[in-house]
Amino acid sequence: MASASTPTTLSLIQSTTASTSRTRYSPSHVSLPSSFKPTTLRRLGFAAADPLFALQVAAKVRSFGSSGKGVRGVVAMAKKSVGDLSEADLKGKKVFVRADLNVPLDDNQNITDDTRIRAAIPTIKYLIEKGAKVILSSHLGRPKGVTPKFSLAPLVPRLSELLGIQVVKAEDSIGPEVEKLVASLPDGGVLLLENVRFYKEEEKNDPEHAKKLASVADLFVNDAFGTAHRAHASTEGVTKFLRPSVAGFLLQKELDYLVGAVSNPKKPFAAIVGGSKVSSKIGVIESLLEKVDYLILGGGMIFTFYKAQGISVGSSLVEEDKLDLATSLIAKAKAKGVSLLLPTDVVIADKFAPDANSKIVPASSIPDGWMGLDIGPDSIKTFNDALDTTQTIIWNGPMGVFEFDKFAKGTEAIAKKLAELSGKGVTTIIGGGDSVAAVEKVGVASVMSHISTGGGASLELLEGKELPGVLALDEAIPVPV
Ligand SMILES: Nc1ncnc2c1ncn2[C@@H]1O[C@H](COP(=O)(O)OP(=O)(O)OP(=O)(O)O)[C@@H](O)[C@H]1O
Ligand SMILES: O=C(O)[C@H](O)COP(=O)(O)O
Repeated sequence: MASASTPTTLSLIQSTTASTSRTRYSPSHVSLPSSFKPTTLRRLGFAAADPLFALQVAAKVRSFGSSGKGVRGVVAMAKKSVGDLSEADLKGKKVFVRADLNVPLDDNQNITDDTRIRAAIPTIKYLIEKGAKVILSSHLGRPKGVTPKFSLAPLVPRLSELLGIQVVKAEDSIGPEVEKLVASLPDGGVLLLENVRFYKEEEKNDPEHAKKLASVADLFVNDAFGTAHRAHASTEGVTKFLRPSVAGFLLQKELDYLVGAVSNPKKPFAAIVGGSKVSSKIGVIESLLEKVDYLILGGGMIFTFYKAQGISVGSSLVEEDKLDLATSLIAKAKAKGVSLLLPTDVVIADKFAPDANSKIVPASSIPDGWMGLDIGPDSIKTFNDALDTTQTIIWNGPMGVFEFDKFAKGTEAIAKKLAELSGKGVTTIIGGGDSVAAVEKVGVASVMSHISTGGGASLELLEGKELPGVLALDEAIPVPV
């Protein structure tokens, strides 16, 4: 039985004015919008079941409209959390935990960034403390069959150190050896399975394979946010065989920020979108345009926007087939009253190299043969002035080729500005991928409100897509207060 606690991770399943019935997520820890009166909830069918439940759900409900008029969305389903499971639920139980321990390793198999391991620790520690037997699984890289360099073995020392116990490592993710090791696992012990992607059946979400993975466990905890956009055997398939299947603490936190804070932000709300190509960010930009007051663009994608406006861009990165799209995004921003800020000056280079000759020019004056590789100082100032007025900021994608020191200033300046504003109480969310690397490079990661551990998963969430690894989890059973 789940312990008596409130639902945490919530998903939206009902929409009264939205044109689609697509499931969306909504967060916990939110205040009740003024539009959510008990009568509203009754009309939507909550109070019919239990008035106390209705009020409890209401306290977790978030409106998707800011006008307060008309309920655009109602949270009606909560995902059960590992925190809802008490010692009585967990002691002596074999818990299959899927984490995303896909960390970078150097040529000597040393971990070069342990962020994802550290992020997985709270859930594992909670299970250890409650006396569960933890069967920990993850993928690493994209191996085709058994590939020694993608073994999870190099992760054991760091995991053991962070957990304060010796983690046992299996040579496989299914089979007799795993069964034997699970049988000898003490309460509070941790067994790390081998890379689940050594079997092709994992990515095919083969039901028989999922059954084998699940066969050694009693229940399932998914904490692999970075892989939650994949319907694989160890993320989605195993939920068909294990009950309860619940969300881990990391998964919850990611949803709370990337869906919660983004869906109902403290205003004004700014999105900063950069990176190489507009094509990879279309969905994110379109989705954020519905919510933000400012949309700040940087990175390689800006040149497609300039060219769409008839500005010559030299040999900068341009996606010729996305010129119409850029024009329509500019029009959409205008129609929605969103301030779309494009850089006014750029740092240009005579070749794509760290030692290229460079100069700063107005964005409208890029000479032939030169390419824009960073935003310029005037743009940094304009962007910073706009950011100074905001209360919530989400950032996805670097402002320039930050891997080359000469062209890293724009990205570093934005990272520093977000760190400064974070210190003043602004909610700052870094949406995964290269922007996280940039924030870490500047050394300000620890002060941000949230740094996502997911690249593709965070992009999909920001686009408003459903994540199969989340959808498959149990709904919370709310307990009347
Ligand atoms: N002006 C530019 N010209 C060419 N490339 C650029 C420019 N500005 C940034 N980039 C490149 O964009 C890349 C990051 O783009 P990407 O779209 O992958 O960003 P991301 O969303 O942060 O990362 P991920 O895809 O891992 O989530 C960086 O390698 C950077 O060098
Ligand atoms: O690094 C990631 O984004 C996740 O671990 C998912 O990896 P994948 O893109 O290989 O599925």
